[in-house]
Amino acid sequence: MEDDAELFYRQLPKVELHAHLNGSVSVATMERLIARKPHLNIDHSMTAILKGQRRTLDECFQVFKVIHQLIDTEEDLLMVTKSVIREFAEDGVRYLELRSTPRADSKTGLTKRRYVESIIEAIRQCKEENVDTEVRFLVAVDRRNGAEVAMETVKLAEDYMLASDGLVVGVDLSGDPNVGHGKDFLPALQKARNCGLKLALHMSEVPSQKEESELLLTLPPDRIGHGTFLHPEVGGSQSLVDRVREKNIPLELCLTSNVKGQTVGSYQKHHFPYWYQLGHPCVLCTDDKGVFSTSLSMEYQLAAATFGLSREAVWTLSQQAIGCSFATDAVRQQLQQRWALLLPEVFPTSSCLHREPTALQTCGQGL
Ligand SMILES: CC(C)=CCNc1ncnc2c1ncn2[C@@H]1O[C@H](COP(=O)(O)O)[C@@H](O)[C@H]1O
Ligand SMILES: [Zn+2]
Repeated sequence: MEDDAELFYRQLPKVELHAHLNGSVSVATMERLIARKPHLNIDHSMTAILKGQRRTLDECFQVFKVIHQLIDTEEDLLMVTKSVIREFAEDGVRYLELRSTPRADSKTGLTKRRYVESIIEAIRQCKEENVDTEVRFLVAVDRRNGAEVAMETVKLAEDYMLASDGLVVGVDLSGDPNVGHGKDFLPALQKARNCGLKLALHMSEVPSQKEESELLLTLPPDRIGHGTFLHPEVGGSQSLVDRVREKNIPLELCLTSNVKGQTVGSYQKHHFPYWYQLGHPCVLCTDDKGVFSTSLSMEYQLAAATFGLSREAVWTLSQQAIGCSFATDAVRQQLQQRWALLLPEVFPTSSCLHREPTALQTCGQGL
């Protein structure tokens, strides 16, 4: 049975800005895929990291290889995207930015264009079926594939930005942070920027990316994924922090992902409080809800429990995420109105409001 806290976090309207499509596939959907492809001999332990388990970053990236084998047709993509969107909506996510790396597969005839089109079609179908969340799509550049593919991917993103009625809004840079160097992707990312695509870049996910982060900040990105090793206490630098703050670049923070992927030693050691205390825009996200067996409600609950956030502070955090999205001003305004309407539902009686400021709130910038 759902307890009061779980209900609060699920009812809380939320914005998800950092979700990799193939990493977000639930166990239930995996079961359907596994049943469709029994010859692959894949079982659940190969597609998700359960509660209490951890893996090295390398092992985590192996998981994606397995998942990609299961999702290799247009039909799979349509089914998977629709299920992921529905699950986020059921978890109270009212605005969702999904990201995914276009893949081609000669065995099934899947092309990168059909890959993107299948995702756009799934978003459209969910809208027609009145699934209660507004969805946008970021086309992902996988660092592993090098500069040339990055440029092709950006061109694809540009085409679909113009041909998707505003559903494609940006480009992501992701993939194994130990592979490749950001400088190789600068021309492609610059091109994306120049044609009006927003940039959400994974940065400083591992300690060795300091120089790369300095370079990527010259673009600058519109949002930063993780930014785990930006600050001086963990080997980053004050100048990196200063630049991120000057440009007010929001951080997408994924607690469970970082702890399970072992780039952060424990929840208490996560960099969320470092940035939150500075009053810097921080958005809680799931990263890969399927792989890391989490949900956005769970991430909010985890952050609140670990860092002593009041329910009011949690509300403000979720509302502030609207302003960090890549939605148009009109959509942001609609979301703000939606939040205002939902406030009495989430806080039915004033006794539910926890008014004493926590240590973090007093340090924070009115959060
Ligand atoms: C392994 C680990 C700790 C993951 C969390 N941190 C991540 N860091 C960088 N890229 C990622 C991460 N999680 C997912 N991705 C990217 O998203 C892809 C899966 O989603 P998709 O196929 O693009 O739809 C992966 O192949 C990888 O390129
Ligand atoms: Zn990510």
